[in-house]
Amino acid sequence: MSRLRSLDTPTAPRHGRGHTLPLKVGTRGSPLALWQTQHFLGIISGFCPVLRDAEAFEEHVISTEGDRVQDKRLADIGGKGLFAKEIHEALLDGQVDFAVHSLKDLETELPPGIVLACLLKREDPRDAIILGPVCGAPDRRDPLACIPQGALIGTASVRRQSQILAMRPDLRCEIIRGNVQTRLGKVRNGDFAASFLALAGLKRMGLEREAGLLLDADAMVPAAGQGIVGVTVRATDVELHELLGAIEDREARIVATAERALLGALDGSCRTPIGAFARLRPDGTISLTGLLARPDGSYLLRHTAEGAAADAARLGRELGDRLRREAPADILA
Ligand SMILES: NCc1[nH]cc(CCC(=O)O)c1CC(=O)O
Repeated sequence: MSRLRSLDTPTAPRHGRGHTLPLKVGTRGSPLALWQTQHFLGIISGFCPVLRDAEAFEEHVISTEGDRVQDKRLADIGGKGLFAKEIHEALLDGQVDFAVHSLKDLETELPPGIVLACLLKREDPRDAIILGPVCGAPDRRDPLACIPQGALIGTASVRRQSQILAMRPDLRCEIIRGNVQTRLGKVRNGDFAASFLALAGLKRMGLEREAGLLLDADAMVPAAGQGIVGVTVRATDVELHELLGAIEDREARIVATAERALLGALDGSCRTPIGAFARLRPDGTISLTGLLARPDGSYLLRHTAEGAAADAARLGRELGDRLRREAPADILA
């Protein structure tokens, strides 16, 4: 059995026993989750020669509550981290050595003993609208006008619901669930006039052509971490933590830190529409936009703050605090 030697140095004892291969990777079983896991394994094995072997990894598909509950709005089953609990448990039990997540599905406060060791380069963070047969071709000057008056929009996201209803109060929103492919099918067969999907997921599935309309991040503020893949490990696993840290994308870490600090400061439930989107500029400053809204779109509060990349966490916290202070009492009740 070969060992993970890439980090064996004279100081090796601080890495603990060292891992033997295969490394066990935890993932959800949706096509998108499996794609993201393979993508990550490709990156890590490109960096670490000993992991290029076909048998270097063992994939463990873990079903989460979020995968099993297909009918209710996620908010109503009440959990944060609904897509990760079972995966965190497998990590802490030693059934897996690391786990690959969509960062936006990962709660801001991870359980004790688990750390986010690696973030991959962000895919396009925008939301796409999937247009069904009842929608006409979008017009450049007024793209949303192609959705018929009063049409039914499928979304399980109060963030998307609040923002689309603020732009088009005549529309109705109902819950659509299922993986990317299932949702596309429900729009195609007319269950919904249109729906939303993250462009990142569509691109990764080779389904970018299904994006009928792309919404600018200013018009539809994305979720914190949207488009970023994150990898968790046990906090005690210094060896894997260091290896993962070496391949992470610096920009993704900075923007995710700001966005997740904003989300954490608001401490909303998943019933609270919250958006958070940061950009890193060439001069090393970041611009962070936060959105807090009422689910019916009757109130939207949006602010943008700027600061140094090194202050990403503080910038996010302060902008979150500002949104909280300014919002009407019912929104974070
Ligand atoms: N909540 C489900 C989920 N988690 C991550 C993505 C897409 C990929 C990403 O945002 O990184 C999706 C689907 C969607 O929101 O359309």
